[in-house]
Amino acid sequence: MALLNSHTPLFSLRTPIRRCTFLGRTRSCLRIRASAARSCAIPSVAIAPATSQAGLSFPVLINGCTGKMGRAVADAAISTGLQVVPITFSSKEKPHKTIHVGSVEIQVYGPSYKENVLSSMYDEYPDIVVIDYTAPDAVNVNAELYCKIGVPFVMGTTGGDRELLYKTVRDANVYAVISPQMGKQVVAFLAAMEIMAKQFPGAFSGYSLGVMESHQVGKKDISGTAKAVVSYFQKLGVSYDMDQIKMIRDPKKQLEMVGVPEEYIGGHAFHMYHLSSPDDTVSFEFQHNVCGRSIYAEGTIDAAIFLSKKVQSKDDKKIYDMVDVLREGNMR
Ligand SMILES: NC(=O)C1=CN([C@@H]2O[C@H](COP(=O)(O)OP(=O)(O)OC[C@H]3O[C@@H](n4cnc5c(N)ncnc54)[C@H](OP(=O)(O)O)[C@@H]3O)[C@@H](O)[C@H]2O)C=CC1
Ligand SMILES: O=C(O)C1=N[C@H](C(=O)O)C[C@H](O)C1
Repeated sequence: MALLNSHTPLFSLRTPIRRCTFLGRTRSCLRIRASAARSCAIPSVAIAPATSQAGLSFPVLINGCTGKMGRAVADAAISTGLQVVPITFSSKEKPHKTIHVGSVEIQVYGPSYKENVLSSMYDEYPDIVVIDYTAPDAVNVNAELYCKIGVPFVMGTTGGDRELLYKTVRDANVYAVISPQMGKQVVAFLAAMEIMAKQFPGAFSGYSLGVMESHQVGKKDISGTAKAVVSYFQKLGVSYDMDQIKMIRDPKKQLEMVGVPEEYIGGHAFHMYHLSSPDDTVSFEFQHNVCGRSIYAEGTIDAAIFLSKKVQSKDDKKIYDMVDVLREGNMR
């Protein structure tokens, strides 16, 4: 397969992201390439069957269960043996609406019930962990509610006002894991970028950067992960604005140009970062391409387990991230 060279326009139809099948795999592909010299009703808790995580069975309340990630996390929680609280929140009032996850019937509550329902749940199940996979415009309001009630939570939802999010949670002094990226292998890549940025600030001064991210059509915001990676490139000396990130949401382009397998058009996260030296003689390319959602669902369950242990051991009430989760031995 031809490598990108300095004359190749970034992310044009002629520069498809190499599919994961390049490495003989079709899922969760992380590629890093460097090249030089022109190469390139408040029901009670439903207890799911206990499985592999022996001894770990605390209640989780998953917000956004009618959505794709919420659903994937609910499935993963059940197969891990966690107790799934049969309640979830929605942006709309949907009286009597329920959804089924395994044998659990989950009641969907609209915004006007959120506070009462959540505080009753917390009273009844003081060891509960909330998991949020809702929408960018719900991030701040939901975090404010979790903080008001004081319930530990995992915030997987991206977007919203991130500075305000962190301030709200810091001021409230609650247990939280916040991360725009729950896929542990991708988190390890982000951690490596952070180390590089700390150890070699300015190493890529003068380099130009192109960033492309492709997600399912319903994704509203710019990839939070791409923004995190860009923030490290900025520390490495690259001049780049977040609004330069090229978002691809058109399924036709995703199939033909990006190379997303057809069965994953409805659920994928392909990211590509291309760096070129000022004279175009050196280029670097980083990619992480995820098909499906299991990588995030598994990481989210690890984050919830991590948080539950922090609460039980009365560790510091603070904001943790996925690197903290990996450091405590969850890179399995
Ligand atoms: N951290 C990570 O690793 C990952 C993060 N994400 C992020 O997770 C979020 C959700 O993604 P995805 O599941 O694909 O999105 P979906 O659109 O499929 O689902 C969103 C869900 O949130 C609910 N929702 C929307 N607004 C509100 C609200 N105001 N209050 C309560 N519930 C609400 C929706 O229900 P209804 O329509 O009934 O209101 C729906 O169930 C996105 O921000 C995405 O970027 C995704 C993958 C991985
Ligand atoms: O919405 C998604 O799907 C994803 N969102 C996260 C992000 O914005 O970084 C993580 C991953 O890209 C999938």
